[in-house]
Amino acid sequence: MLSREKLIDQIKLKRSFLCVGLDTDVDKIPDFLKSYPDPVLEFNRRIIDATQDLCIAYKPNAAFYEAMGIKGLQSLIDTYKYLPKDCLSIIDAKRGDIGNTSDNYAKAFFNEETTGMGFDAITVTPYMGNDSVTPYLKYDGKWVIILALTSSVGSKDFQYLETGNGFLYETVIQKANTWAGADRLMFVVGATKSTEFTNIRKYAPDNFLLVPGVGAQGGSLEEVCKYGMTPDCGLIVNASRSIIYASNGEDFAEAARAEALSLQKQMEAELQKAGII
Ligand SMILES: O=c1ccn([C@@H]2O[C@H](COP(=O)(O)O)[C@@H](O)[C@H]2O)c(=O)[nH]1
Repeated sequence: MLSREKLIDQIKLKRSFLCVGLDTDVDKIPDFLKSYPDPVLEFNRRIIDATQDLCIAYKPNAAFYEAMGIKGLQSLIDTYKYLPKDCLSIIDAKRGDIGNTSDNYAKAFFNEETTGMGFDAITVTPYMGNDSVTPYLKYDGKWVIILALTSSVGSKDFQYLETGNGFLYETVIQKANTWAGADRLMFVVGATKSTEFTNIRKYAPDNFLLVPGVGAQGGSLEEVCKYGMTPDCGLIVNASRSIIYASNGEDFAEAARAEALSLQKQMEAELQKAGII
C-alpha cells in the first residue's frame, strides 16, 4: 500500500510522476512472445522490468484483460503480483453501482485474499453518487480515483453541463471531497484539458490528479505541469500506448524504456522548476 507520504517520497526519489499504462492488447504485442504460456504476462513483465526505475505507478486497464475471458483475468492477477511494491498499483476499472454491487467490485480488486488482487487504487465513476463510491473507501489505505474531467471528446456531453453551481465536473469534485480527504481521493483529469487545471485546483488544491492523455492522445505534459502542479507535485501522469507499443519488434522493452525515460527526464525538469527536488 502506498500512502500519500510514501507516494510523494517515491516521486522525489525517482524524480518522476510517471504512470505506465498496461493496456496490453494481445493483437498488438510482438509475435515472438506468442509462444510463451501467457504472452500478455510475458509482455507486461518485460515492460515492468524495463521501466520500474522510471515510474511511480502502473495502471492496467481492466478492459484489455476482461476482453480475454478467464485467461485475461489470470494475466491480470499475475501481472498484479509482479508489480513492484514501491509503485502505486492502479486498476483502471471505472466501476460504480449501487452499494452492495460496489461492495463486490471493491472486493474483486482490493481483497487479495479472495481474488489474488489487492490493488492500491481503483478508478470509479461518480455518476451514481455517494453510496456507489463509499464501498471502496471502506478499505483502509486504498485510494479511490474519481472520474472528474475525462480526456475524451465526449466529456462535453455531461461533464460541462451547467448545474447552477458551475459545471457538473466541478460539482463532482466538490461533492466527492466531502466523502474523504486528499489522502484517499484522487481525480482523473485528462491532459487534453490542460487549461482547465487552474480551475480544477480551486476545488482540489491538495488532491493528486491522475492524468491520462499525454502521448497517443496528444496532451501536453508541460501545460499540465504549468497549470496543475502543486507543492507536493499532485500529479500522476499516465502514458500507455506511446510507451508499451513504442516498437513491436524484439526490442519492444528497450523502446518502451526509451519512451519512459524521455517522459521521466521532462518530469524531472518540471519537478526542478517547481523546486520540489
Ligand atoms: O479520461 C480518461 C480516463 C482514462 N483513460 C485511460 O487512460 C489510458 C490512456 O491510454 P493512452 O494509450 O496513453 O492514450 C487508457 O487506459 C484509457 O482508457 C483515458 O485515456 N482518459
